[in-house]
Amino acid sequence: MVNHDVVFVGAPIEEGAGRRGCVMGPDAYRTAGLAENLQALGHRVTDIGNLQPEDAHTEKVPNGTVKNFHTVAGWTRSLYKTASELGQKAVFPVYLGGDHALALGTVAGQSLAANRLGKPLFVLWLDAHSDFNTFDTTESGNLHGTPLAFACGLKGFDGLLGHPLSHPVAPRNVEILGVRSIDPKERELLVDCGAGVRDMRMIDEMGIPALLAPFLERVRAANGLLHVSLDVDFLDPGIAPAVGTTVPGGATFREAHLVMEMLHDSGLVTSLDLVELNPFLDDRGMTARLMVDLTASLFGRRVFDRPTRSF
Ligand SMILES: NC(=[NH2+])NCCC[C@H](N)C(=O)O
Ligand SMILES: [Mn+2]
Ligand SMILES: [Mn+2]
Repeated sequence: MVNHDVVFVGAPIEEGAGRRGCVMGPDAYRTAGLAENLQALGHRVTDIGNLQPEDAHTEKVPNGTVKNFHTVAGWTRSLYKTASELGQKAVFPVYLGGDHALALGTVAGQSLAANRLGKPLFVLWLDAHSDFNTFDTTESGNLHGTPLAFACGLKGFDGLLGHPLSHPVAPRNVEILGVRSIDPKERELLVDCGAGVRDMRMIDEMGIPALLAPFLERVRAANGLLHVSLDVDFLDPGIAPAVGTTVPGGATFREAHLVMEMLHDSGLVTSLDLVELNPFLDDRGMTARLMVDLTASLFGRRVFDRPTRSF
């Protein structure tokens, strides 16, 4: 098994979400033993602590709907900078959220880093939502509903970074898995851009391996790097209640672990977001612990060794 140099980056942002509590996410992962679980698998873990948002208060607010623009822009800038630096080193960054707006910075930063390494970045978006709104299409104004559209280079994100996004992710390199809630205007944007959208019905009908294996093959064939963005609401609310945007009918315990196990066996994943954990809504830490166990599966925990790898 490959041993990684794992770097934890805490990003206690909660201003992208509609309700408070994600600020406690990074510490909940620490309390639930994320570092210890990865160390037990043979990895080295360095926790650099929590980042601070930069100051972006001089930017013009894009419109009256968007909420907490300056704070989110500040977080985007500091995460973008950190991700573009870490992405060029021989380390495996794990971004501890924080709401999903943290991916405004992490995905763009990892994409810039991948470009500097001469490789394309692929993104696996594990989420009940596609998070493909722009500042112009968002109905809620909550910016955690926008990061994937921003990462793909869609227009209408002026002022977020303070400069245009130089190395967006190619939408055909994006796979959204487990989705079951898409707003009308974001649906149009998604159809137009050609990102891969695999909804829960496809998981029901085909199962995880038939959906995920072809995507991993594409990443491998392109010699790409793979960023995984895991939103707690990808999981069924029955096993993961600690999230502000639950949608019924999510991934089961075994489906989620199988995704992580296949990702591990592929050896392709180079960075990870753990987002939307709201410990204020948890039931005795069960969601935090499940997220830790899923991350452990991604980093190689298995019940029994198999003689050959199948993906
Ligand atoms: N990361 C999330 N939980 N996103 C939920 C987004 C919900 C909705 N589509 C919105 O834009 O407001
Ligand atoms: Mn999300
Ligand atoms: Mn979501």
